[in-house]
Amino acid sequence: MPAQILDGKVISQEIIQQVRAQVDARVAGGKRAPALAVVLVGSDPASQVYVGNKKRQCANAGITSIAHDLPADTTEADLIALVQQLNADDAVDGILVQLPLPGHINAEKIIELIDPNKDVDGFHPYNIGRLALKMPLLRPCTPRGVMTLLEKTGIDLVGKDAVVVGASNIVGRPQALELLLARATVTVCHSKTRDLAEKVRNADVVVAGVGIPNFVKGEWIKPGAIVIDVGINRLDNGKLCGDVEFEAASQNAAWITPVPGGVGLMTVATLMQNTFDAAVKLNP
Ligand SMILES: Nc1nc2c(c(=O)[nH]1)N[C@@H](CN(C=O)c1ccc(C(=O)N[C@@H](CCC(=O)O)C(=O)O)cc1)CN2
Ligand SMILES: [Mg+2]
Repeated sequence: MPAQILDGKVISQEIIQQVRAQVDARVAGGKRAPALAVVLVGSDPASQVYVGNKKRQCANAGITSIAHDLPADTTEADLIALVQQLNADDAVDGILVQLPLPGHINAEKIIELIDPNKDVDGFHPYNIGRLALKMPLLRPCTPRGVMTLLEKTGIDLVGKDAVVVGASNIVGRPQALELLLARATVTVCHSKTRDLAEKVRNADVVVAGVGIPNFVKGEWIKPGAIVIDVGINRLDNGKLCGDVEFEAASQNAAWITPVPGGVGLMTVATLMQNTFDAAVKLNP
């Protein structure tokens, strides 16, 4: 039997409606709507799509989005000044700086400058540290979105063997921390991992986030495994494809996320949750 689909479209909409209800209740109670500053530097086409989706879902969730579209030649000093201004602005609850940034800007420096209480991406070392110490506050959107997708589908992770393919700061590392928090046994694989196929073959749960189309082969997937594909790769024909061979993996897996329509949508929905959470914490 082919795998069942972990439906990011349906579950992300559920989350956004949930946030909408929370926002409406907050506004009915006399508070202003949560506000998210969305900072985009340059005109990378994929980033423009993602930022566009974020602004659209803000509108659906009742969150005010404040766009800061900056030219590609914006200096690091100018971006620092903007982040400092947003940190100090009481009308802003969340700050999102879309990645990647142009090469002349030090992304780590910018992330570290964001007030951790407004760090709705959850990338600040303070927030990653809290996640590592089992005291999460603002959690990175993609890994938290993956956990929500699994929870809402009723998939229990306790004691499962999970393999994360990719060790990036945005996906692999925080995903490993999230899975550990859910009491899975976690292996993180990266470019120097020996015999990746063997590692994946033993996994009950596979999360792929390497950014290489069809990198994880369908025949590696253990029968009955859960496959989470975080990759969003744009092919020359304009189509999107994940990091996992979808058709072949579907023959073995019990559950699988599609691309598009899977984790990407959960990332955006989780950003709405994080922005609401930040607003409540800043102004209870
Ligand atoms: N500041 C951040 N930058 C980046 C993050 C992040 O979480 N914060 N993650 C990725 C990209 N990402 C978020 O910005 C993202 C990826 C995918 C989607 C999405 O809507 N995907 C759709 C397809 C959209 C399309 O047509 O291309 C889907 O999967 O169905 C939204 C956001 C890097 N940067
Ligand atoms: Mg850089």
